[in-house]
Amino acid sequence: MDTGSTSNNVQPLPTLDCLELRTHPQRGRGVFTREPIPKGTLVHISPVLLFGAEEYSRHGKFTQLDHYTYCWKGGCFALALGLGSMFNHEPFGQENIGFVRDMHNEFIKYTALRDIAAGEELCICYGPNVWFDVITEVANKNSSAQQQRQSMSEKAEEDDNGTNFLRCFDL
Ligand SMILES: C[S@@+](CC[C@H](N)C(=O)[O-])C[C@H]1O[C@@H](n2cnc3c(N)ncnc32)[C@H](O)[C@@H]1O
Repeated sequence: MDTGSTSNNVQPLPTLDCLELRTHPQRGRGVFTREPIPKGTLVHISPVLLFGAEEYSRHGKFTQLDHYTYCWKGGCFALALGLGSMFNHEPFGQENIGFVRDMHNEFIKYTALRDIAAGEELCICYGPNVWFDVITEVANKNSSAQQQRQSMSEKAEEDDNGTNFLRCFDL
């Protein structure tokens, strides 16, 4: 797949045609692959819809948007369009997809962090401070929010990073 680059105000938006949405009883919709994906593959690019800081703090954060938005520069929040809002969460170190925010071009790139097998769900890590009871497929167990927060805060202390990546990780 051509990873593409921005030129003459044209941004290719490559995506793999082996991706599909499936619904998990607890995690809801998620992104799965029908075919193996090698480590390093650019899986998807999501353009974002930006909300200003004031608009978001007055309105957006009281809506469904707050389950989906990424922190953006200048206190703004961004809704990832395309598949970007459909990636479910795995705790740090268990996610198989990494993401990078391109603040200038207003999109997010999602890349395979390891070889991913056919049938696997593609998950990002939202960070240590998630707002729901985490169901983790990798460990094949349902951990309570409290257990999850504790283990993630220990990890965050080790990494000296106590932020929520989905909301507060500037690149
Ligand atoms: C960005 S959305 C992901 C797409 C969502 N599953 C859907 O169907 O719209 C984030 C929401 O997905 C759910 N979710 C994501 N990862 C999860 C996990 N590991 N365990 C439980 N729920 C999860 C939570 O409800 C969370 O608020």
